[in-house]
Amino acid sequence: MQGLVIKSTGSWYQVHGENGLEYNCRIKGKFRIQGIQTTNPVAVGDQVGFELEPNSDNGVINKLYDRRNYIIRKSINLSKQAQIIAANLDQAFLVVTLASPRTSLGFIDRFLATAEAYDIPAMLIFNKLDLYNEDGLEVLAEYQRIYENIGYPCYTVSALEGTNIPLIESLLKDKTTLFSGHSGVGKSSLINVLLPGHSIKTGEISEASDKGQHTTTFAEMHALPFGGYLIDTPGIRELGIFDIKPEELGHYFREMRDLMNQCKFNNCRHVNEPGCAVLKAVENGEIELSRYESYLSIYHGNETRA
Ligand SMILES: Nc1nc2c(ncn2[C@@H]2O[C@H](COP(=O)(O)OP(=O)(O)OP(=O)(O)O)[C@@H](O)[C@H]2O)c(=O)[nH]1
Ligand SMILES: [Zn+2]
Repeated sequence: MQGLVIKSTGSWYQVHGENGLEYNCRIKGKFRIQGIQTTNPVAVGDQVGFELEPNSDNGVINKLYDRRNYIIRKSINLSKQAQIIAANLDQAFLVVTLASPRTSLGFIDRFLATAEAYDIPAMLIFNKLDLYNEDGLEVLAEYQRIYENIGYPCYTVSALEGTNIPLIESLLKDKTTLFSGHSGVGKSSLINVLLPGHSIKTGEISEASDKGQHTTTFAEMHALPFGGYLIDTPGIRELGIFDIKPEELGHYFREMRDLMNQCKFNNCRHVNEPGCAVLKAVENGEIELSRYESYLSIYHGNETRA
C-alpha cells in the first residue's frame, strides 16, 4: 500500500494510507539521500510504500518514493549528519513580527536563502498586526517594499484578532505548507487559529542548547480542515542552509542570481572583486543594502564554519 508520512518519532512513523486509514509503521531497509548521511531516513511529507505485518495493524515501510524536494538541517550533535525535516513541500511560510520581538532582516534573509536553496516558494507572514503603532507600520512598509520588490509575497495578520485569516486559508488550501518562525512571533497562535480544536502548545518548547542534552525535535504535519497540509516545526528555531559552498551562495539571493553572470570573473564572490556586477548594483541602489549585508554575513559565517 502507498501512504503519506504525517508523523515521525524517530523509530515509528504514522502513515496515512491511500484507503484513508492511519497506520503505525516501522522501517525496513536503508533509504539515503545521495551524498548526505541522515539521522532519519524518512520524514513527514514523504510518500512511502508499506505492508502490514502478519496478524497486526502495524506496518513496515519498504519503499520511499522520489521526493520533489526536502528540507534538512544539521543534526544538533552530529555535525556530519543531517536531519530531514520535511519532504514534498509546495511552499514555506515564514511567520515574522515587527512587535515584541521584531524579526530582523538578517533572519528573514537566511530563511529566504534556505528556501531558494531547496527550491521552495517562500512568503512572509507578518503577525501581531494589532500591535503595530505608527512606527511599526512604517517599518512594515519598508519590509514589504524590500521583499515584494524581489518577488516574495508579504501578508499581514493578527492571530489574536483573526485579521486576514481567510486570506491565509486561501493560500494554504490544497497545498503542503511549511511554517517556520523564531520563538515568540506567534506561530503556534496562528496555527491554532488555522486548526481549530488542535491546540498546539504555545510558548514552551525549546531546543537543546549546544551544551545541553541531545533532543531531537520532529516536524508535525496537520491536515487542514479546508484541504491541504500544514507542517509545523516546533522547537526548530531556524532552518539553516546545509553545506552550501560560499561561492554558490549568490545563487540563493534572487536579485544577485540574476546579475551574477555580468560579473567580470566567473568565480566572483561579490566581496571586493573588480568588475563585480553585484557590488555595482549595491552601490547604485538596485540591490538593497540590507540584503547584501545578509549575503556577506552568511558568506563569512559559512567561511569560518568550514
Ligand atoms: N498582540 C498579539 N499577540 C500575539 C499574536 N499572536 C501571538 N501573540 C502572543 O505572542 C506570544 C507568543 O505566541 P506563541 O504563539 O507562543 O509564539 P510562537 O511563535 O509559537 O513561539 P514559541 O511558542 O516560543 O515557539 C504569546 O503571548 C501570544 O499570545 C497577535 O496576533 N497579536
Ligand atoms: Zn560579483
